[in-house]
Amino acid sequence: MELKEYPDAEMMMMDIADLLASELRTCLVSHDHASLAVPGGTTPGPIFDSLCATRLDWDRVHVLLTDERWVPETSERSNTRLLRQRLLTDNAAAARLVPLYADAPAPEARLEELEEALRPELPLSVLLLGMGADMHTASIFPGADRLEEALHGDSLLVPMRAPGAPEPRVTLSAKVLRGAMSTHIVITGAEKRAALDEARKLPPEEAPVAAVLRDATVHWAEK
Ligand SMILES: O=C1O[C@H](COP(=O)(O)O)[C@@H](O)[C@H](O)[C@H]1O
Repeated sequence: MELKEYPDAEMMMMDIADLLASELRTCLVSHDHASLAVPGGTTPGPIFDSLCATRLDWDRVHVLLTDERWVPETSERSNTRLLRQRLLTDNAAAARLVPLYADAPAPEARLEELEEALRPELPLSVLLLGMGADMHTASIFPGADRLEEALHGDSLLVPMRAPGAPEPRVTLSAKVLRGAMSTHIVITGAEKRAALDEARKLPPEEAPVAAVLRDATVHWAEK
């Protein structure tokens, strides 16, 4: 794992956006398309604000989430909603969205078709992950009902229910995350920094982010 510490979060978010854009450009030199997986939640919005304005062959970029909360896009909790509002806009409006949600009461009902849409995007060209203070990444939560499958199984996409998650989720599995050509994790604040330091000493069953740390660059700013 490489740890990059930044003097402030604003600078960090712009640097990460530049880095992701540069990795996508490099990938597009030798591939007809590049896949970019990004987190939802409260942290990545400023990265999306910068990245969407970048000049890039966005029509050859396929964007997907690392995980989704099983709620429609009308919900403030929808990660897809965040993507549409802050990443798939401006220059990046030309990118293709690979969905992780489809209308149904529970993820199991649509899992197969979502997995089929995901398969051609693998291995992920560029992966950006977030992390919760409870050391979950994507929606691989400690104490989740299908943690074992998400960490050690062969599935690409895993439905998840967890004490720390108010709604059902779908998440890319650790197998998919670990297969990415390039992995970045973005975290802010002292609490998440302490969680990261703790995760480095724990097994993924207790600290799911540990499953992806080895090959990741972690970007951290206090505030
Ligand atoms: O629920 C989620 O949580 C993590 C961390 O979110 P944050 O709000 O603490 O930045 C996020 O990476 C994940 O995509 C999201 O669904």
